[in-house]
Amino acid sequence: MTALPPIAAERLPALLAAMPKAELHIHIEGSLEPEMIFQLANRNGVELAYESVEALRRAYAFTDLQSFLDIYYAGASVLLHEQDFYDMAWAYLERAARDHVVHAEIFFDPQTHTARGVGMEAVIRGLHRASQDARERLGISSALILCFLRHLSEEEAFATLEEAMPFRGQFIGVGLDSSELGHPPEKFARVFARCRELGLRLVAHAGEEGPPAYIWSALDVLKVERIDHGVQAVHDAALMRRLAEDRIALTVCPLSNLKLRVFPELAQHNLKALLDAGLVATVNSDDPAYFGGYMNDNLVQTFAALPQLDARDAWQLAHNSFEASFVAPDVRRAWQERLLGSFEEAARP
Ligand code: HPA
Ligand SMILES: [Zn+2]
Repeated sequence: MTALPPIAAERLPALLAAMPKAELHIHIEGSLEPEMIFQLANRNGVELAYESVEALRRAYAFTDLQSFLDIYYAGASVLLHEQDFYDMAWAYLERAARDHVVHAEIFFDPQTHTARGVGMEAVIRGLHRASQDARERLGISSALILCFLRHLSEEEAFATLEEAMPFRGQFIGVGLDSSELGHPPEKFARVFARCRELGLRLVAHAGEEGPPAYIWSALDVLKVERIDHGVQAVHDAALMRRLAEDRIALTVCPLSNLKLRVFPELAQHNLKALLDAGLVATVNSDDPAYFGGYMNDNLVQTFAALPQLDARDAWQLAHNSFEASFVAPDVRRAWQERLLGSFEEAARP
C-alpha cells in the first residue's frame, strides 16, 4: 500500500480541489450551460421552448434518467456548426483545467446531431480542434469517445460508425449511452465486436438505473474495459468480485446519481462501499451543466456528505482515475507521481 503523509481533516476539501485528476465520464453535450444554449440559439436562429435562461434552468427538475434526457436532447438542438462544437468543448476544457483535471476522456453523441442534418465532420472536427488547442494552451490532454444511443437500433449504430470512419484518428473508442432500461448491452453485440476489431477502446453505461445483469453483459458480451456508472453492482456479490479481480473501473457520477434519483440523498451514495470492496471507482461529473457541478463540486460535495471518506480515499480516487484512463502507462505513472506530490505538499505545516 502506498504510504501517504497524514492530512488534517480541515485540509481535505482544498486538497480534493488541488490534486491532479482525470475525468473519464463527461458527455460534452451535458456541459452546455443554459447561457451558452441561449447564445448559440441566437447565433444560429434556433427557436427554444423556454423564454429565458432562468426559465430553462427551472426546467432542470428531474425525476429519473429519461426526464433528464428529454431536456438534454432539446438543449443540444442549438448545435449546428463546427464552431459551436468547438466553443462547447473549449468551455468545458477551460473549466475542467481550473479543477486540476489534467486529462479528460470525453463522450459525444453524434446521432443527436446527424439526425438533425448536422454533418459528422462538423461534430468531430469542432471537438477535436478544441481538444488540440486545449492541450497547447491550457496544458490539459483529452480524447474523444463516440457514444451510440441505445434507444436507437444496432443498425443505426453501424451506420453511425461507418459515417465516423473517415475520422477514425480523431476518437479513441466507443461507448453506449441514453435510455438504459429496456435497452440491454447485448442489443449492440455485433457493432461492439466490429469496433473491437477496429482497435477502438470499449466502454458502456451499465447499472445506472439498470440491473447487475446489464453490467454482466457489458463485460461478457460487449467486452468493455470500463463500466460507466455501475453503482447497481453492489446488489450482486459475484459481480463485485469480478469487477475487483479484473480491475474493471467504474466511472461513478455522484451528483448525477443524486439529481436523477438513483440515490435519494448524497449521504446514501455507495461510493465508500465500492472503494472498500477494492473496486477501481472514480468520480466524474457526467453532465455538469445539468446536475449542478463539475469535477471538484462532485468530489467536495460527496466527501462532505459521506464523512467516512478520508484522505486515502481521495488519493485512491485520483490514482484510480489515472489507472482507468486510456493513456500510455508512462504518462499515467507520471501523473500518479504528481498526485503523491500534491499530498506531500498538503501535509506540510
Ligand atoms: O447519465 C447518463 N446516462 C445515460 N445517458 C446519458 N447521456 C448523457 N448522460 C447520460
Ligand atoms: Zn453518462
